[in-house]
Amino acid sequence: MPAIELHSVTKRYERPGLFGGRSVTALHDLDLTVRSGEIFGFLGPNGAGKSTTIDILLDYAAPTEGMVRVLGQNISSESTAIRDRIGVLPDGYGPISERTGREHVQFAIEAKDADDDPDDLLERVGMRGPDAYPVEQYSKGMAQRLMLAMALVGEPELLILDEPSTGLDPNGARTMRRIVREENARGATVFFSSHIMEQVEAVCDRVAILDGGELVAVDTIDALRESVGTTATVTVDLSSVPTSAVDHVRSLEGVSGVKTNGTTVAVACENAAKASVVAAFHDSAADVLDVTTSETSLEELFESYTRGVAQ
Ligand SMILES: Nc1ncnc2c1ncn2[C@@H]1O[C@H](COP(=O)(O)OP(=O)(O)OP(=O)(O)O)[C@@H](O)[C@H]1O
Repeated sequence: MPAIELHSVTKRYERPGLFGGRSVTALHDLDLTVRSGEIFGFLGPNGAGKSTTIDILLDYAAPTEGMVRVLGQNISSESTAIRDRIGVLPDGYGPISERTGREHVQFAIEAKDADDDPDDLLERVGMRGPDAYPVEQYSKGMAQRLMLAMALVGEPELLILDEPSTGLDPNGARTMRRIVREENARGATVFFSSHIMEQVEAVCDRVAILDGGELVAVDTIDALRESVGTTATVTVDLSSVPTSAVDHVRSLEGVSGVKTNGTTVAVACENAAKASVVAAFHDSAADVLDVTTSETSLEELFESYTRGVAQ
């Protein structure tokens, strides 16, 4: 049973206007399956439709058309039962109250009828100590850690994390990644929306890239690298940059882009072309001072799949 299934989901928002409203299509005929047990990254530029998708998964918004199943159940008719089986870290909602963090976690435990120890959950997210004062005095990162602790209540089968790194310092981001892996090892499916590509690259088995309300890619990061055709960047530091060598490299088979910055040349190419790129610079009039190679980052893949503009 897939953890999440969206079939032909379209979402239109009606925007009222002075001279008649206009409708905005936030999601267009979306088909998406997240398998049980995977860590799935959900990416897209601003306005791509990520929050709309998450709102639909949680039944906070109804699709205009299409079918949505979460943990095998129909979200619109079974939303209460499903919510007990999932943990949600929402984007943009922090805890606001005079209660302490521990009281918040205790409340979440009671609401789910779970038997977690609130102190264990707070300790897992690195929140020892600051519990004596109300959450309205928390920093952004502390509030985010608390929301994560609340999402973990009841060992959920599915964790939906919307921009989980918001406000977290590097230690907090590392803790979050560790928890994602631990939860996944326990058997939970993790659906992870983020703009921070390093986070996604570090933990996700597969990613989907949404752009303008449509899916433009769904695959493992390695498979996306293959399909974009650019699998490496070769960076060469030279004593000078001979134009003829750069032109020659640009014309080599498997080279998709050459960028020069001072005396450093970065060449985007297929793995098979790396050796001929390096050889071409060694054969040139310049001295090769240093050579480094790296795989195409998720950020570069994201750039090649999306239009880079907010919708
Ligand atoms: N309540 C709403 N009423 C009208 N239009 C909306 C509403 N919510 C979202 N939209 C529009 O739907 C589109 C998708 O927005 P959504 O918030 O889902 O994108 P997103 O991918 O989450 O963006 P971001 O990364 O900026 O959070 C945008 O064009 C947005 O303006």
